[in-house]
Amino acid sequence: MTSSIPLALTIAGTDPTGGAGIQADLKTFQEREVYGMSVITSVVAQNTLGVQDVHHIPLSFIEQQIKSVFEDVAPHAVKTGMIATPEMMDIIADSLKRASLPYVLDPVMVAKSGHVLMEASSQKIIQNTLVPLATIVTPNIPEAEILVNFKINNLDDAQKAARVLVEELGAQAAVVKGGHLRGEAIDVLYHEDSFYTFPTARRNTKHTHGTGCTFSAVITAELAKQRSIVEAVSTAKKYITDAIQFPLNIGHGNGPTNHWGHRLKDTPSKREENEHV
Ligand SMILES: Nc1ncnc2c1ncn2[C@@H]1O[C@H](COP(=O)(O)OP(=O)(O)OP(=O)(O)O)[C@@H](O)[C@H]1O
Ligand SMILES: Cc1ncc(COP(=O)(O)O)c(N)n1
Repeated sequence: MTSSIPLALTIAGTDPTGGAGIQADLKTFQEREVYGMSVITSVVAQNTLGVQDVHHIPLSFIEQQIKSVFEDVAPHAVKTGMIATPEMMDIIADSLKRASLPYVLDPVMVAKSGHVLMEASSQKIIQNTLVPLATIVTPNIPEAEILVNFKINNLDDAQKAARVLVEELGAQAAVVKGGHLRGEAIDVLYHEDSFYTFPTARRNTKHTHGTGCTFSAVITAELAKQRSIVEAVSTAKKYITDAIQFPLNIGHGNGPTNHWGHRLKDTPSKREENEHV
């Protein structure tokens, strides 16, 4: 049965403290009023201080989870986050080819804490198997540098990288996120021969754990609602800016963003409280 409710699926790793990975994706889907579903690739013991351990789910079990979802509740859009090994990439690519639906690829490679979440041997595989299937690929600067094989030092380089991801590596669209550059936090989208830039003031905060997961989850939710790519990225940028703007101050390290931040921006007392942080 096809549902009129927008349905989104995330295929990714976990964060038991709820700031990144599957947990961030599901919170984001809910806030965007999209029914969220999840397939787990790796269970990650992590918190705001870093990654303590990782347990990969066996391949056949990842495959079975995907099958269980698609046999019953076919999503309208899917995203992938942490996919640690080339073998996982292959089976996920096969499932995506069969499903043929909007696909958001967040090429998660290294956690902000520095822990490697994707084996080095997967980096070439992701380029050849998953990037060409992506409706949109959403790398941060270090991930984009690995995918396009040149350094990104400024906005021009980020634009060049976004274009290479589309024209040479085969994604339909690419947004290179500017969280790791200096100055304003500017994201660069390349889609259908045009560039779009999404700037915001950079907020001086350590609470940015899971920003990339949250950003790509919004894009997925909006594509599930059949919004255009440009609209989806624009909504994602506004949502993540609000999520960073109203920090929760949770944990002893780099804390999570506030997934209900967008609901607080119209609350004057909350806005003032956070204006000078
Ligand atoms: N300090 C900041 N102030 C404002 N916006 C930010 C800041 N840091 C990141 N962003 C925005 O958050 C989004 C995610 O960007 P970022 O480059 O941090 O992704 P990421 O490194 O993949 O995130 P993560 O690995 O934590 O999931 C982008 O829209 C970026 O512009
Ligand atoms: C399961 C999973 N997926 C993605 C990230 C990246 O988020 P961050 O770079 O903020 O640590 C993470 N830490 N864990």
